[in-house]
Amino acid sequence: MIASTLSDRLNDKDLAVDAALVAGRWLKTAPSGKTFTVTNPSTGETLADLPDLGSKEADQAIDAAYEAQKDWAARTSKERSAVLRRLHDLMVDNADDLAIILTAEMGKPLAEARGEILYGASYVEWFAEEAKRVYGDIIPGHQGDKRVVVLKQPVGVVASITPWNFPNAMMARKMAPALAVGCAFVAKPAELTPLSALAMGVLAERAGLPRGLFSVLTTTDSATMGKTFCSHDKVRKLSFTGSTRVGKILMKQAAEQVMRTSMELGGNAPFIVFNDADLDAAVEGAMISKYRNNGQTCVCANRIYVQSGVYDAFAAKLVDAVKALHVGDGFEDGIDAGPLINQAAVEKVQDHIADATQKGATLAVGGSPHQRGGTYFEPTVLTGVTSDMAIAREETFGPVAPLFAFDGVDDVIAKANDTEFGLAAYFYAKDLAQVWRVAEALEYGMVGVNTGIISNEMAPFGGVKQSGQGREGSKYGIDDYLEIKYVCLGSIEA
Ligand SMILES: NC(=O)c1ccc[n+]([C@@H]2O[C@H](COP(=O)([O-])OP(=O)(O)OC[C@H]3O[C@@H](n4cnc5c(N)ncnc54)[C@H](O)[C@@H]3O)[C@@H](O)[C@H]2O)c1
Ligand SMILES: O=C[C@H](O)CS(=O)(=O)O
Repeated sequence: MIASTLSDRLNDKDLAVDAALVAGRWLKTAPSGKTFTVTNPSTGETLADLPDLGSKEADQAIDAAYEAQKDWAARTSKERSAVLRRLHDLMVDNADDLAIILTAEMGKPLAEARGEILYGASYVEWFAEEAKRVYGDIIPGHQGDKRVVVLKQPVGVVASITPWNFPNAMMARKMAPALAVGCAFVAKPAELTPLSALAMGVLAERAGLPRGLFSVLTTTDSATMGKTFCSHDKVRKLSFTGSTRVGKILMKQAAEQVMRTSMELGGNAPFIVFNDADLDAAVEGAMISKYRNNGQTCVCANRIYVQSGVYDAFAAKLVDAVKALHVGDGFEDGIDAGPLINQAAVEKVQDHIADATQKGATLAVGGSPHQRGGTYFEPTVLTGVTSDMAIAREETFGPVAPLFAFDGVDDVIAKANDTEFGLAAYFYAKDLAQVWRVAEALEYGMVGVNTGIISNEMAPFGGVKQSGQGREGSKYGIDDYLEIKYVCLGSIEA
């Protein structure tokens, strides 16, 4: 079932699917008969009832992927590139409908949802191009009759598990490089937001992807699906985006058969404002870094450090900007922030605020559930925050900006690095020598300097420490889906 409140909004109603894509077939009913509902976080209404699949369906999808991958890998890179290019064009042509589906199931404002669709499509376009540039090597032989050849070949069947906060882009930036090099792709989207992935299944068929090469498995039993992926001898790689907690579980499971993994995990981004920063630019950067997707973003500013010379001025400017944010249903015009994904997210935000204020922080603006009710929450700024507070160590994943004061550069670098996470970091400064020193000293996979938004398909996205392994996007991202084979040719007599 697809609710009419969703389907009536769509130009192409076939993009909202109440079936899973399993081994080239659309499965409306799980063999177990089990179903689960997808709800709109803005209204609580049911959007769809989907089949709640298990390990048997995962096995079917993997077996089909294994067979389809052989022919797919045998196609030329130009042929694979053409299919990906068609998928990109279909995503762009249907961006409005894909955005509606995304806003309905995840809650982000429609403009942000459309931006995510185009962002996801940019990875498909990028790897449609990169598909044709997977080069090997010819290495001078170590002996007169030897020739050393390096081939790059697709890793094989890729299993993917992705989160709810960017339900299109997080899957797109995995499936694009995987398909580009000749892999098969078996996806398990978040149970909270599976409709966006299913819509991609519809477009993939229209683009000409071979049957069985791409499956989308819907389930509430992610643990079983993950174990099935990690233990299946035809799965060669697991690509995961989500929390560090779950990433660790999956890495342990994948280790059983030494399966390759890519891990895009949690973050705790520092956002540092130095005395010489352009304060208006810093406020603009803090706003987009912190409140994009209502703070439900892995790379959002989680700790804002402001040097003492500009602390009060920055805090005042930030509070004014936060007060101007409009909170509401993602389908309404002029909305900057939708609801949080669920009540658990609201409770985590409240816990962080309560802990901080009990330990001495001051509530400068916001701090309570929004008057709209449900899972809406007031955009919040805390001042006087210190490193002993939970908000300094844990990923808030909500619209709370905690401001820490600092004096010396070495002090703030030490504080910024004092976390097990290492995904993104940001700072605003003008002195060039200091910019280089701080950028080199921050222990993060990505550093934004005088900008609060760094994500794009041409750059290597990924983290260090417990924020993950591997990179997505850029010329580096394709390596995660390739195996290097060395061929030594002998007896080549002069
Ligand atoms: N580094 C990145 O690129 C990136 C991007 C987006 C989100 N994230 C992180 O994801 C988290 C928020 O997303 P979330 O709440 O969906 O994370 P999550 O880890 O709870 O869930 C992510 C996915 O894993 C599945 N899952 C849950 N338990 C599992 C298990 N035991 N075995 C297999 N799969 C399991 C979920 O169903 C979902 O599909 C945050 O920590 C955020 O920082 C990171
Ligand atoms: O949540 C983390 C995603 O990677 C978001 S984005 O890539 O920065 O848009």
